[in-house]
Amino acid sequence: MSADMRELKIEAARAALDQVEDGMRLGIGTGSTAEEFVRVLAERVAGGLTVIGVPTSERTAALCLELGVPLTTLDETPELDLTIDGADEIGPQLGLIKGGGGALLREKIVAAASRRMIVIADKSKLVETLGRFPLPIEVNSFGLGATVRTIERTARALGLEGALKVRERDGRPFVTDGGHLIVDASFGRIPDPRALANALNAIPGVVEHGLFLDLADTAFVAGDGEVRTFGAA
Ligand SMILES: O=C(CO)[C@H](O)[C@H](O)COP(=O)(O)O
Repeated sequence: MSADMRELKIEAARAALDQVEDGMRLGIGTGSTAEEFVRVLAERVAGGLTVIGVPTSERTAALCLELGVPLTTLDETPELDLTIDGADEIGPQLGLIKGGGGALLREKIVAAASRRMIVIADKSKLVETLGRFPLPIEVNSFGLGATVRTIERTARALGLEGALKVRERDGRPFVTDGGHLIVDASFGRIPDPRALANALNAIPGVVEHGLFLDLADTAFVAGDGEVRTFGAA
């Protein structure tokens, strides 16, 4: 990642940090932008800010522990004040594609348990129509072949064509923190994300998908020397 790109992520992370208040229960996202948030948050915690966080992945948990950000779980703390997370795409009405880092299931559970969700990103994540980024779909490994066929059929019925690929890492299937697989769906354009989300939710082998609709309240998007606010300020 270029130094400029990293700087944009830090700017967006700082804008989100301004929304964090003493005593808050936070959901803490996954990915390179969310990690910049963890770093700026950790500095504030070292300076005396009291917060507690629920990490959305083992990777985020490890970074929080390393940097001294106190953690809890959704079992101990089932209601959160604010989640801060990155995104792969930010579309109209703050509809998102997430899951590029493979953490979409925990990310969605944590976001849904939060009163407010803030998305942080650099401007490359803004799109007019979701779908250029392959949609991550988390599936149970049991019946993988049948589930992929059903996803394909379901997508085609909605007019969506494109390759479905089981995600790999180092030549092996990528396994999520929850022990599932990810199918990346290269639809190119998803003109009706809600119809697709509903259809995917109805497929038994689909555990969750990366369409985050009606979850994000605010996005802080850095670029061109400013951080723009989308949604509720
Ligand atoms: O959804 C995610 C992880 O599952 C990330 O938020 C998304 O992939 C963005 O990552 P980055 O900030 O590294 O671009």
